Amino acid sequence: MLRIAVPNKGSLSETAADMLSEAGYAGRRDAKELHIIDERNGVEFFYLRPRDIATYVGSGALDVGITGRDLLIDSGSAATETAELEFARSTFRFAGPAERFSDLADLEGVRIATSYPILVGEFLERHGVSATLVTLDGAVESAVRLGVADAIADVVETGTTLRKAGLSVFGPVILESTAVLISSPDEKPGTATLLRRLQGVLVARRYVLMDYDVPARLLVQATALAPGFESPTISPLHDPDWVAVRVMIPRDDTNNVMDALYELGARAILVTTIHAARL
Ligand SMILES: Nc1ncnc2c1ncn2[C@@H]1O[C@H](COP(=O)(O)OP(=O)(O)OP(=O)(O)O)[C@@H](O)[C@H]1O
Ligand SMILES: O=P(O)(O)OC[C@H]1O[C@H](OP(=O)(O)OP(=O)(O)O)[C@H](O)[C@@H]1O
Ligand SMILES: [Mg+2]
Repeated sequence: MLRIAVPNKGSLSETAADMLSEAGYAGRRDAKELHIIDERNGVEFFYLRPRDIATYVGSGALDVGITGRDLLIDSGSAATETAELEFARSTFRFAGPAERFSDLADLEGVRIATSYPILVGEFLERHGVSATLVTLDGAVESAVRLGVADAIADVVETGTTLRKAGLSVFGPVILESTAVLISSPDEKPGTATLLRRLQGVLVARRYVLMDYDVPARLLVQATALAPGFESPTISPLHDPDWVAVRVMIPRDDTNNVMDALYELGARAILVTTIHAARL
């Protein structure tokens, strides 16, 4: 049975559980459950702190897991990143009072608060900066105001938390992070199926199906507007001058493509969501 680690709390947990559910797996009924067996799919789920997931998977105690790339790197674990899961996107940045910090060199000899000491320590070492790291559990943005550090290194998404703390980002981007699927060093059978299912969920979220009718003489122009994933499906209609087209298009392009097809002469343009996919 494939043993899968899933975040039990924090900003990864809800979307991770939703993705697994959309991929056809069982989920836990209440937030206190730490382990469930999904007999039908031949997998076991362990609900763990996102920070610990790379440790379990890297040691081989569990086979695969969902966590953040930043947490994977900071764990120093032997687990490897198998796929990006396209949620919990964030950047990892240095921040401090704007009047004191403007580039990386300003960090020489100062105190930097972070919850990611390995990630930050390795970055500073690579860039030849020597600073003192102050390791905190969270809410590191308060560390400067409270005097335990001069600058911070933390997750930034909208920048709201930094702004409220009177801090500004500076220096290079330390890391672009996202939720990832990670695997133990010796890949277990069943990992490929899980990955294919999760990729199916990503496709179903990213694309929609578009059907339309178009005069056959405009088919080349129409399919140029929406070429589809591989190749559009073209079906004959009772009226020999018209054809029906079915094509996958990126969800974000839906209305622009509909407008362009309508202007070209396509009619009966219908859009449906994709429930599941294997490409
Ligand atoms: N505001 C955010 N936007 C996007 N991703 C975030 C945000 N905060 C944290 N993350 C990402 O979520 C992952 C999990 O972080 P973490 O375990 O700290 O969860 P959390 O949501 O911060 O929960 P908590 O701090 O309450 O334990 C990390 O990969 C991190 O990059
Ligand atoms: O740029 P923003 O959109 O403001 O998001 C970034 C903030 O979100 C996370 O905090 P979280 O709520 O997880 O608290 P924590 O610092 O205690 O982990 C992260 O640690 C930052 O503080
Ligand atoms: Mg947090």
